[in-house]
Amino acid sequence: MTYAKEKEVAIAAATAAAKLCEQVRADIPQAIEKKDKSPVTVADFGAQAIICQALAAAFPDDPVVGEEDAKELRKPEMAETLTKVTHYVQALSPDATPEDVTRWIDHGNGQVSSRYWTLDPIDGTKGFLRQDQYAVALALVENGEVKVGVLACPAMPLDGGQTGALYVAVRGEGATMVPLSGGEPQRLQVVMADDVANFRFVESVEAAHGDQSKQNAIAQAVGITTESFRVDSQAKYGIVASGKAALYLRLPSPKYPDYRENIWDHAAGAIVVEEAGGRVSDMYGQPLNFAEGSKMMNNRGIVVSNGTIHDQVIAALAEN
Ligand SMILES: Nc1ncnc2c1ncn2[C@@H]1O[C@H](COP(=O)(O)OS(=O)(=O)O)[C@@H](OP(=O)(O)O)[C@H]1O
Ligand SMILES: [Mg+2]
Repeated sequence: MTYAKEKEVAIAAATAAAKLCEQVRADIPQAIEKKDKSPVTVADFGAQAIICQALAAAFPDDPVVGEEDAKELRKPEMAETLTKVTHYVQALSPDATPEDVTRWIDHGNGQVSSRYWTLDPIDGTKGFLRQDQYAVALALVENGEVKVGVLACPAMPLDGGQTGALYVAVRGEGATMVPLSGGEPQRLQVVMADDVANFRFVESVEAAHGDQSKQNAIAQAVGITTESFRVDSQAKYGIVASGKAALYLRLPSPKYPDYRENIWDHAAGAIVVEEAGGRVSDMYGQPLNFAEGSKMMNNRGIVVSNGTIHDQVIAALAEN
């Protein structure tokens, strides 16, 4: 199976969604608070609508497991917000009505099954609001294995001065980066052990999404002496896949010991790093489980590496 159509549809949908997000960001979006107190914006809803519209048309039988739902948007007090979302969606899909928009968002509330897509329309919403890094993350999973992953990172600085990266991976075919503004795909390769300048580690901007003191201790234990750099969203996976860091650590926050990771926060990034030659596991070295449900109940913490240091990182975690 080559996944040629899946790859093409995913690239087009994520690129369109990234365009919508950048348009919203240029207009300075307001944060809306979700029930779990995390922020959401009209761009999160619009990006999920645009991507689900494309997936429903191309692969009508595939469920989509996405982060957002339209329940709140349908409430009368949210009418103005829904109008705004529809306005941004219409820039890409001129005939879209508010009913279409909520229906497309609903399409993203499917269940994990033997073949499904998982979508984070804006990963790193806090970074998005800060005018910093964020990612549109879309992945196809079959029998628990990620087969296709696309990560659009509109704020990623590129060598040569451009901004905006699209990371793409298909299982067994390698990973590439294409500038979001267009151009030739460049093959991605994780950092080699002798590349001292890039032997760094990345972690979340939000301290509450990890355990920064332990993350630092583990990085030091495997010989990374420079300070971490902090980046929002799955852009961190893109950075490791591009050989600009050797390690991304996300260890359970002492403040939220019961937190479980969402599949859409990792599926697309994980295949991009693996296909660039790296490794991804939980903090015990276990593979990430994309087969059970939207939360990875049996995984704790995330370790993403260039591969050469992976076992050493897992050993250091077992000792600390
Ligand atoms: N307590 C806790 N622990 C770990 N992870 C958490 C936690 N709370 C939230 N989240 C999820 O983190 C997603 C944001 O990713 P990052 O932490 O990499 O980016 S950031 O630093 O928050 O910008 C963010 O994704 P989005 O909601 O899509 O932005 C959340 O799903
Ligand atoms: Mg997310």
